[in-house]
Amino acid sequence: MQYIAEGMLQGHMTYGRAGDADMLPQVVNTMPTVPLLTNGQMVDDIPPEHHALVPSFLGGGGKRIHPLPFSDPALPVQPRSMDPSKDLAAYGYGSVAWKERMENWKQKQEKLQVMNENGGKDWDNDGDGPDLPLMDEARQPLSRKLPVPSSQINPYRMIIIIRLVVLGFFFHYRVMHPVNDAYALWLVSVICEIWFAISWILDQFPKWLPVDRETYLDRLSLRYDKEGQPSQLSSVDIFVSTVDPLKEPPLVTANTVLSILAVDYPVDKVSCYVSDDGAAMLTFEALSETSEFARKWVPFCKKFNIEPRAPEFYFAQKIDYLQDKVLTSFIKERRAMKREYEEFKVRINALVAKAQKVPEEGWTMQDGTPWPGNNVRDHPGMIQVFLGQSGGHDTEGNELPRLVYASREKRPGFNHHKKAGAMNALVRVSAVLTNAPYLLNLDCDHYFNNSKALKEAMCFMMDPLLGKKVCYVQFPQRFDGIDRHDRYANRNIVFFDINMKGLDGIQGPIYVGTGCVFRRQAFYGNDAPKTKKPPTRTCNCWPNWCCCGCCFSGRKKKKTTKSKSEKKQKFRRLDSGAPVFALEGIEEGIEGIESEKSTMLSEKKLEKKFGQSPVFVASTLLEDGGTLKIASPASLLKEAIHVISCGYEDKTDWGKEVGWIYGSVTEDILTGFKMHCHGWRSIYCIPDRPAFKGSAPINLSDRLHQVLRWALGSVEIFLSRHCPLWYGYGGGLKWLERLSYINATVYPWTSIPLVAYCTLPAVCLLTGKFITPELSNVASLWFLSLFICIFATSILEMRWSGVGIDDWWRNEQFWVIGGVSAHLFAVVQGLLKVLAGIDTNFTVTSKAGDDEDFSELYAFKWTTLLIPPTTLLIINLIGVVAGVSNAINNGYESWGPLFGKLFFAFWVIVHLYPFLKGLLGRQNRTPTIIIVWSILLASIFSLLWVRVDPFLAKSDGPVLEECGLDCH
Ligand SMILES: O=c1ccn([C@@H]2O[C@H](COP(=O)(O)OP(=O)(O)O[C@H]3O[C@H](CO)[C@@H](O)[C@H](O)[C@H]3O)[C@@H](O)[C@H]2O)c(=O)[nH]1
Ligand SMILES: [Mn+2]
Repeated sequence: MQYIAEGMLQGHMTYGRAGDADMLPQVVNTMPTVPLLTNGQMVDDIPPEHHALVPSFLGGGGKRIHPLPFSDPALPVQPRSMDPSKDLAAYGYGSVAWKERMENWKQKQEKLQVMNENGGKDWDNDGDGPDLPLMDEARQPLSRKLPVPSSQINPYRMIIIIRLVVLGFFFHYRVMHPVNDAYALWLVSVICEIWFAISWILDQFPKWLPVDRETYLDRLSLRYDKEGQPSQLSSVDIFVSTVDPLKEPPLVTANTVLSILAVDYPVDKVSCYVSDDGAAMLTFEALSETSEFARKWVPFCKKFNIEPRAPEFYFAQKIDYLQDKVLTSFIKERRAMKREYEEFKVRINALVAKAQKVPEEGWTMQDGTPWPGNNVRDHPGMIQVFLGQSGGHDTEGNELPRLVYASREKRPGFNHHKKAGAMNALVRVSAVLTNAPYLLNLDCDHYFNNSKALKEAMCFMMDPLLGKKVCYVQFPQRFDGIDRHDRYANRNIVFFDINMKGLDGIQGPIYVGTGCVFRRQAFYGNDAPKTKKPPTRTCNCWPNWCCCGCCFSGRKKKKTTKSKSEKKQKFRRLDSGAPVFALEGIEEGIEGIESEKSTMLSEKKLEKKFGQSPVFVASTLLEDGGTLKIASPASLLKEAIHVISCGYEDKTDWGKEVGWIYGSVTEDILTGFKMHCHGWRSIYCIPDRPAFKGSAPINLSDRLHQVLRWALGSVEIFLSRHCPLWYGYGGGLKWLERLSYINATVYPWTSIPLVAYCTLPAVCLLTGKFITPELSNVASLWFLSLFICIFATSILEMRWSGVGIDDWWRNEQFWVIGGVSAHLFAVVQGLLKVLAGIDTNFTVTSKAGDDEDFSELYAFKWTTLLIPPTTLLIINLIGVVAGVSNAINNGYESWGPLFGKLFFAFWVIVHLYPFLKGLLGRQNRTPTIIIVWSILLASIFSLLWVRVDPFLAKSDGPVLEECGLDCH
């Protein structure tokens, strides 16, 4: 084991490079420039002027490549000026005349917006109104909303209404015509059908107003990113979450990080924070390697403008060398880079191999001290800054984005709140270190497939007219490495291309956990800005307690009668033309207190809300981001360690009102929901080239477990105080948006009627009874019209969305498969959690490494989740056999009634077909345990029907003759 630890050490020594020292003459530290790993105790030792003294486990001098982050007097992070005139300069034109024109234009825009709002319209009825076409290119809107053509959407809406009406008649018939000799059968089926109808309504109506969007990146650069001038684009802090290096291979994370570092955005405005919830030395070492490789990779990407900028996926694509455009220099450099990447991979894989067996005494760092994260459940917080301004230069001498490793403190007895907790820790660390006004969060497997994705998001966020109300810009999740037929509907196309577009027309897409650019302020529990008013007072002061106070008193004097919502906005921070943020939560309990006291009070309240970190609390008041210049790097790092400590969130609003919201394993839905309740709107952005790509579990068991976790999260929300049925009335949540959140949280419950409904055809076939009485002509008309309507809505939906029939059908199938397995278990587990307090854990989905050929697709893992669908399949198959053989025996007349039942049974079997394929696997072998269990359950059920037969009237003849099992 000592050998392994030393091997690790060796690894580092060998790739320490001599050349780097010459490459980076500008590294001015006199202290050995080694990685700076800090945890609580270490940071205490930093003399403020010699922060480079921080001991590193990589040993002195081994690496000369990680200059310290905050050692340069030209600080990487600079506070944004609060001076309004400076803000104007943000438009990139300095002259006075320009300023005036700009001011005029802004006023005009504001007027226009007020007009729009008075007209009761949504803010994003784009500003290209009648008097605006005169504007020049740079002042035109950065994006445009494209409604679906009315020729496509109107027939769709019409058929929805018709379907609703037909449904009414259908239920009228169903309820009024019970089946006398199989009352229970009829009752169960009608209840199920009513539930299905309700869930259809929940799913359907949020799709009433789908929109597409178009962005204008060229206008964005004209406005904020003119060549030859310092870029005025806003900074972005990018979060990557990882937890288990075995399930989430370091190479996958490395590719994500590389794609971030190479993103097409001003380097000084990008910082990448990696959260390691597994406190794994492997992740840390891999990241260190990655930061090294980035020095070569990033300039290569930028020089040749390649896509995607994750090397694994870039080199996996074929390029056509015969194309005349391909430069010989490019071919040469590409080949060299490919070799470099292969070497990089070898190094990463060597680290992984070494990490397989943990030495008995745990991992040891190079200086002999144990790795602080040896006990995953009990370790201090750790922060390491790789790259960064004063030394993070690439091989061409250009700056690189900051790269920060953070592993929050873990102690037994604390609830860590899984991914949500990890994200909140990063929100605070990044606020202390860089405080960019925007955040992007990515799962460790979701890399930038489109290096312009950040700019796409900025087309919405930085639009002076449209952006202020936007809490986040969500990109669709797209995937690599999924089998061609997408057997288990991993790509979720229907959700991403139909439902989310629909929501975008209402209040915005729901947040799906990754690939989402946020406004930092939206995490601080603030309401969305309401109407825009000219600023009454400007703040240049720092810190802002006083500002809050004076703005507060200023407002208070002017207005005496206030609407309820306005009362909530007592504390305001105003600056040039910026929105007015209400610091919600502060107002409670101090309704009548006058302004003088409020300064002190607000300070207290803010600490109660955000926790005991003056630096963090102060940062929350900086809408435009930026950090304090006066703080020394060492003290900032110390503060960063403080804000990721276990107890930090105690008795604060973190996870309740602030940050990612706790209480559900699908923290994403909950977090987005809260923001929408605060009146924010979100944007769905689908660039032509998919912005991010990730991996998905492609074998049946992993997929079902993923779906189980999602459904469980929804059940948790449904049973919590945040249930969208009851929560957040009177806030800013629009009712159609609410409907879709209700849909997103109640859908697992549909599994109960679904299982019942899938059992019915088998019961019908075995008992010879049916869920309806014999149909009259009128009745059959209603049945038929309903089928036609269902068919027509689907067709029209596919037409406006561009979703193919195969994707649509997969989605239907998986709705049934997931419904009768994962969703059902989720409901049970969710109830257990609420009733018995058994906590649920976050089972991380394994991400495919670099092994291909879909071996995973056929991998079979036994899981209890497989039992219900297998049972349903078997009893329906038995039913079909029984029914048919019965009809053969009973002659011609019995085929008529049989048809309905067979159709019903086929409906179930066809939906479960991908499941059946997954069950059989590649070798066409199903583990005996499944067969045994399922046959057991199926025969128990069949026998039960034969013996008890609750759906048959008691007066009926001998059961055996009817069941069809005992064919004479
Ligand atoms: O304690 C934890 C558990 C998970 N994660 C991270 O959470 C992410 C998502 O996990 P994954 O297993 O890939 O879940 P998926 O089902 O693929 O993820 C979808 O669903 C999740 C909600 O269940 C969202 O959080 C994800 O963003 C979304 O992609 C990964 O980066 C993990 O590293 C942590 O950081 N800490
Ligand atoms: Mn994932």
